[in-house]
Amino acid sequence: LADCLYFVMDNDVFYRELPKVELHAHLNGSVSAQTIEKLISRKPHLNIEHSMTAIGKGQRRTLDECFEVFRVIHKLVDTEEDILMVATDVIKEFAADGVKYLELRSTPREERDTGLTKKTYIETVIKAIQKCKEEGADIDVRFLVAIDRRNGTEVALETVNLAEEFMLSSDGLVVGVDLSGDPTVGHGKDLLPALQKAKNSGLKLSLHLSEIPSQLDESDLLLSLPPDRIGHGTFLHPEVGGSQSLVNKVVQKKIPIELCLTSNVKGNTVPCYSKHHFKYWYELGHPTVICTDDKGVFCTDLSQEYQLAASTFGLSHEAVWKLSQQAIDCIFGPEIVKQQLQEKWNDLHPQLFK
Ligand SMILES: CNc1ncnc2c1ncn2[C@@H]1O[C@H](COP(=O)(O)O)[C@@H](O)[C@H]1O
Ligand SMILES: [Zn+2]
Repeated sequence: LADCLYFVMDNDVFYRELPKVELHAHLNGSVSAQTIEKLISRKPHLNIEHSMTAIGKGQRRTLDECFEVFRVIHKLVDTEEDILMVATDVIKEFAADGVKYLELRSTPREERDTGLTKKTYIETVIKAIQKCKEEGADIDVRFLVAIDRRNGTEVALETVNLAEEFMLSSDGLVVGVDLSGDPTVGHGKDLLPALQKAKNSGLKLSLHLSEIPSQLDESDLLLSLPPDRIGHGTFLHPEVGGSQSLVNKVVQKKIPIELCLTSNVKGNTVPCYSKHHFKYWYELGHPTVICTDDKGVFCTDLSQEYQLAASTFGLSHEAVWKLSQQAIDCIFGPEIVKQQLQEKWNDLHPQLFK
């Protein structure tokens, strides 16, 4: 029994010490329980309880209900001070979980919701990134400015213009644009011009694609850009109502897919861990990156997501290592950062496989 316990502990430590790359993390979905408590005590009048901002172990919600959770969190995070604290806490939590490179994404909200202009919103997140760097956190953080698909063409264009500005003025911190938001609202065709403009100006694109069924036309249209990475892609493959031609496009263009197991299970877009589309893409040998999506809302962290993938699909420690190392090739940061990360991985390898 002692041996057995030792093995479990050891296994846990492996995933925590595994150097990791996180490429799909929404800022306000990543707020931890501790930070939520701090926010609640700042705003007792809102009568918000932690149970309203997170989906616990064994619980599941519809995607609709998940978006209701974001509305609650947005009420709690609505000043410059809040955003700075939330971003700082989230970055430090990822660092403590062994994440060496993080691409954080967040949607600059309307001024009436935060009292901040979209520009100040972005500046505040950048300030948090710089602060963590100054304090010596062992993590390289970049920012993707998010477009909420619900807000349509004009807002998307405004967001892209800001992202372009910051790409040039943020010392390389702003590297791309994300398309997210409630997938049942709006259509990709209205956002295509903005996304095309972003791409032309050198911003990288990570797009939520086929997160729900019956979006074949939209996915086909958005794949024509093409995006630099895909978020979820849950319903792209034919076994779940997607199509072979969509899969072929993704494979031919070698577009990496960001996969978030717990998010999809708790948000009810996949029936269970073992039926997650990780299996489909992994067996194809396609570049896949394990991510958290919303570690606060879904009560997880990246170590746990790697561990879940490994235990569900029978991956050896070597296979898990390879998965985390291959994620380096999928980052939007520059080549020099990829090299630095490769070196870091090489330095840490003996420690994990002694
Ligand atoms: C669960 N699957 C998902 N699908 C689509 N969009 C999601 C999402 N999870 C989060 N977001 C997007 O991220 C926002 C919260 O973070 P920020 O305020 O931007 O930092 C949500 O309002 C939604 O637009
Ligand atoms: Zn997402």
